[in-house]
Amino acid sequence: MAYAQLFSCHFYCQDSWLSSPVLVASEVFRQSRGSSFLSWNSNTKKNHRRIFMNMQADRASKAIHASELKIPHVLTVAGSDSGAGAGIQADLKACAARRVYCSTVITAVTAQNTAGVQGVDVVSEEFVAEQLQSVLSDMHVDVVKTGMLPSPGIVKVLCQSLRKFPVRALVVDPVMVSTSGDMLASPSVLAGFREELLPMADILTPNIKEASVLLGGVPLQSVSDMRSAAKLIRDMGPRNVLVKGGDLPDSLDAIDVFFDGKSFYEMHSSRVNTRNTHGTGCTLASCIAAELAKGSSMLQAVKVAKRFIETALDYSRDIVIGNGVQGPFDHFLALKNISQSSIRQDRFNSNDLLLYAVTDAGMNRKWDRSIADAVKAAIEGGATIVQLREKEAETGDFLDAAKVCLKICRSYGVPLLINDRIDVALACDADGVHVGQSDLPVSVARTLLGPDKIIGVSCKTPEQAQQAWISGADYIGCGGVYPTNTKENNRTIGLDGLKAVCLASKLPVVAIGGISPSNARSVMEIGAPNLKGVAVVSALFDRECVLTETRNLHALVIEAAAALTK
Ligand SMILES: Nc1ncnc2c1ncn2[C@@H]1O[C@H](COP(=O)(O)OP(=O)(O)O)[C@@H](O)[C@H]1O
Ligand SMILES: Cc1ncc(COP(=O)(O)O)c(N)n1
Ligand SMILES: [Mg+2]
Repeated sequence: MAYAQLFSCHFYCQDSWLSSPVLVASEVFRQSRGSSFLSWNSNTKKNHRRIFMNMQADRASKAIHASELKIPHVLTVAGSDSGAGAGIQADLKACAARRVYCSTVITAVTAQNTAGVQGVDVVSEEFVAEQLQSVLSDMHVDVVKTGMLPSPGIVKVLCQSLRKFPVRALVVDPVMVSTSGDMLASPSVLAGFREELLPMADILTPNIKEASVLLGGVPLQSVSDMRSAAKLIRDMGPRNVLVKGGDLPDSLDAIDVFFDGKSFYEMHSSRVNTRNTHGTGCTLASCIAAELAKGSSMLQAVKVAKRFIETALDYSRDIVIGNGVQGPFDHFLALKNISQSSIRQDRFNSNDLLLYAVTDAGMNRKWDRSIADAVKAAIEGGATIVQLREKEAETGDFLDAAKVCLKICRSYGVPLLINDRIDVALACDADGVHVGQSDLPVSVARTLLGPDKIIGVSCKTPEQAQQAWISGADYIGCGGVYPTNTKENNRTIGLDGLKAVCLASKLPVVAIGGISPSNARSVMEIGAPNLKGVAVVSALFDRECVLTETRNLHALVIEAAAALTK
């Protein structure tokens, strides 16, 4: 089980020799040479040889394919935390965030929240053994990570299972007392730890309290104490030791000490000022396990895990879950903005296309107004969706403008889309993007942005409209309906072109190009039910008063839309 053996044993563990593409190729080569030697002058034998080689090649290609499809797999053996900050729930989230599959053997069920642990129900050792057997006899597990092991019997059955089903690495987080001070393991597990589990571990990750307990109660108060502890604990058998300093008093940085038997490494990260540190220990150990499962070296795995914790804590520093002293954090870096963006009930409501304001930096400069003032005035005048279009801006300036506009749009519950720049949309968490036919394809935008963001695409033809639907767009911007000077060399398709696109489209459509109060009614009246509104640049922004212009156009399109539904 020594971690140093990991790479040498990698090719023949559990999956038979076929799991290695290298071995498969060389084996096919060896066997085919052997068979050619036996049958060089016989036609029948030549045919047999060909069939045999084809079979081997087929087998080899299937094996290569299977090994490509193999997903790194961590099994966590730990307790459930009903508040989902620590334990099994943290392990699942950490592995998912690190893109590793995680199976679970539950050793205890805790009634737990941000105030502490209210109750513990220990699972019987027989049933822990049954879970271990179910997972390990069926699935290929790369790395086992342990957390709460509440009874000596559970430690024993775990060690038995690990001997029966050896894995590439074992990460032991010796959970004993929760940060809230509640006991999570009986002191009698210590003997089992020392005698059986620790000598099997590739890494042990005690916090300073746990390191102190393992050493019979000596207090740890400094980084130098952590170093001494790491050395003494390594003598108990684990190949590597990481003494975690999250709770080290008076330290500005969050410092962990790693010892591999030869060298010490001090892992520093900034100490994030937050109450949301519940589950950091479980997450750190799971991340280490996940990186090992992907094939990282131990030191690299620890570094990646430490950086992951720092990033997640920093992102989550202000989120509020629960009323207690220690909250959970967000492994997916996704929760912080939810309360704001949930102003919009649905991801995309096609009625939002009714009056679609597209900004233009040049026009704002000409009329000496800021982008913030322009967007605010358009929304107050009735714009139902805003697209930020900054063709000339530097990336940093574009992002700054997007952040300002997003704040305004969110405060009114109006979606903000970014023209073309998916990176900018991602960086500011805008509601979506609008792309042209020569920008990144819609399918790529969808992959990058995920299912929850709005994607619009410009289309001039029925074929493009069909493709937009297939690729996962939410709406189509169709034009130029009339000649316009906001876009060079833009072919005008007229009302007939607009109608053809609407008829061919399964998606809602917004018309664009030279639309103003003088022609908006004719556009809305083409008689296509999926034409949901008009998109406008100059008629709103190349005017002295954006508010007035938007109000007028809004009144007009509302009237036209109402007339159509009669
Ligand atoms: N406030 C913090 N800022 C940055 N890192 C932290 C913070 N608190 C804990 N950590 C890190 O989280 C990991 C878990 O540490 P610790 O809290 O000591 O363990 P446990 O959760 O097992 O008590 C360590 O890498 C530690 O340095
Ligand atoms: C089920 C379970 N496992 C582990 C911990 C330790 O986590 P922490 O040290 O962050 O309280 C916990 N509180 N609950
Ligand atoms: Mg902690």
